[in-house]
Amino acid sequence: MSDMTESSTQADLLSRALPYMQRYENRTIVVKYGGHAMGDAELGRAFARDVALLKQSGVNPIVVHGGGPQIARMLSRMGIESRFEAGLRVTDEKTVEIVEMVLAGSINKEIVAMINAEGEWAIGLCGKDGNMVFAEKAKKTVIDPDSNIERVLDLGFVGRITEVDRTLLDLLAKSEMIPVIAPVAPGRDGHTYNINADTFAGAVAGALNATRLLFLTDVPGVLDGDGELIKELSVPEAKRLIEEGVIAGGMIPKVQTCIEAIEAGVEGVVILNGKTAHAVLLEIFTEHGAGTLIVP
Ligand SMILES: Nc1ncnc2c1ncn2[C@@H]1O[C@H](COP(=O)(O)OP(=O)(O)O)[C@@H](O)[C@H]1O
Ligand SMILES: CC(=O)N[C@@H](CCC(=O)OP(=O)(O)O)C(=O)O
Repeated sequence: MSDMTESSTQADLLSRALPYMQRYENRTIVVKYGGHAMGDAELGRAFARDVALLKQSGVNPIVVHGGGPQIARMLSRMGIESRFEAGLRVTDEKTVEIVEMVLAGSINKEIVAMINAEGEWAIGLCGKDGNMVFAEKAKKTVIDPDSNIERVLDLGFVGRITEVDRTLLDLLAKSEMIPVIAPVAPGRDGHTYNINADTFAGAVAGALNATRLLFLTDVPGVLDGDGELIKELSVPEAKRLIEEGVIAGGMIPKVQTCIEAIEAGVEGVVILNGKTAHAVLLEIFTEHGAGTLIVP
């Protein structure tokens, strides 16, 4: 491409993106970067560039990340088995130590470094930093589909968020810093809790009245029984798909979080494919976003 053509293409792109940049100026966009969306270096750089570009465009991006597959790999290296109930990792004392090491340690710093390599100032945090998030032991029950009897699950140190203090995040929003947050939080009981990253992102987005909450995962969005993408999903439809088992595994906490985030006043929640390069920019700065938009 000649220099002339290239610069006119860029100008064209910029003029099309400009109204969206203005729409989101000073608005908070929480991006949940799932463990399954990570792993590819080139895609990681594209993600970091997108986050950097949001900040440079005057948006207030906040990254909340997961790391389920990375935790599983470390647990298996240590000879500890992973077990899930209702999409949540059963977390005993040894497991929560590894979870904190992997999430608030290696993964968090990797994402911070990727964003910094794009010329920005990312800062790695978890719920413990600045007394940002507090949790308590999650109390979960499931209904056995065969007997219809309710069963109480003991998930160990899996947390339910009880408080989000936005003081630190408000300070960072006024600064050059981009927060990158790992879903680990302390309890008032002195324990450390492992919180599903989707749930954590939803609670942060809710507390900040975020304009957008984006879930980057490894599938194009919520898929129907035939594996086709559902472009728009209402809250009652989503609840039905969970009951019918069409939405399963890790997609359950994701969709439940979308529902809660909408109920908490987040304007728009989208589940999209983090394995598509520049998924964030395409969603925010173009007319037709990809993925599944959850609506009331
Ligand atoms: N109806 C559905 N539509 C899309 N994905 C689904 C559905 N039901 C279950 N899933 C599973 O949920 C996974 C995404 O959740 P999860 O593994 O927790 O991702 P992440 O690590 O990105 O948070 C998908 O890879 C898919 O295997
Ligand atoms: C309680 C619980 O399940 N916590 C998750 C936290 C990480 C996470 O949610 O990572 P993804 O977003 O990559 O799935 C876990 O231990 O895997």
